[in-house]
Amino acid sequence: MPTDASILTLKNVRYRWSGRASFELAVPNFSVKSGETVLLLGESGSGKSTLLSLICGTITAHHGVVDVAGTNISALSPRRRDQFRAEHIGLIFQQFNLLPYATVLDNILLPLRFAKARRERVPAPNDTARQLCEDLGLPNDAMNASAGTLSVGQQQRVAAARALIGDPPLIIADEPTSALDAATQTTFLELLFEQSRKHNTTLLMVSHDARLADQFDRVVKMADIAQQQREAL
Ligand SMILES: Nc1ncnc2c1ncn2[C@@H]1O[C@H](COP(=O)(O)OP(=O)(O)OP(=O)(O)O)[C@@H](O)[C@H]1O
Repeated sequence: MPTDASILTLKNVRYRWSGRASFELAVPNFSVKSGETVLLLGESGSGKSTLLSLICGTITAHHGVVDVAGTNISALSPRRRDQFRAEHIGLIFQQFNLLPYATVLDNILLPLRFAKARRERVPAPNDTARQLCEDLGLPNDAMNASAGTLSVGQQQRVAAARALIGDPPLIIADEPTSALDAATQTTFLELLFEQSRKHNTTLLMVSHDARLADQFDRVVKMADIAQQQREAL
């Protein structure tokens, strides 16, 4: 259930990629309420992944404020930013980023290694991981399998369990369903929503696919929140 409090606020943010053709993204004002599910739609090259990287703190704004759970992450040192991300943000990527030779269990527990407060919210990590697997429809014997031996749809569920463990307040998902067929996409999203609600997590998901819109509390178009500028150097 969305509340009035914002979990994420961007104000007067500007970021420029330099290179052969420079690209500048400006986001004057964008916020997401705690508990909201938001779909961010935009064309290829409109800066969606750049925006998510700013929110995750893997890149830092050249101007403005990126506030996540009450902290301006642009002002943190690189080390504190990495730690902050591990504590507060669950990440699901298009390519899942699982460790293929590690077991499903180890993949799910990975974020807890780098995040003390998140780890303390999970007193029985193996049981919690097992419960998440069950809730996400993974077979019982999957826990000890190497992640790389699972199907694409199953790997995506492992990535979701890894993002959800320890109840981070914000889940960021970058095109998480693009590698799945339509039926698996729908099931995956239903499970992700169900789990986000159960854990009271905010979900910000990026996609090209406007057909997903009905399933979210709010749909935001990149063109409505951001200006892009491209210059050939
Ligand atoms: N690592 C990088 N180095 C230099 N420029 C980059 C980098 N990543 C992105 N850009 C620039 O930012 C622009 C926007 O890229 P971004 O990946 O944010 O868009 P997107 O909306 O997520 O696209 P897509 O839907 O195709 O993934 C690119 O066209 C490119 O010019």
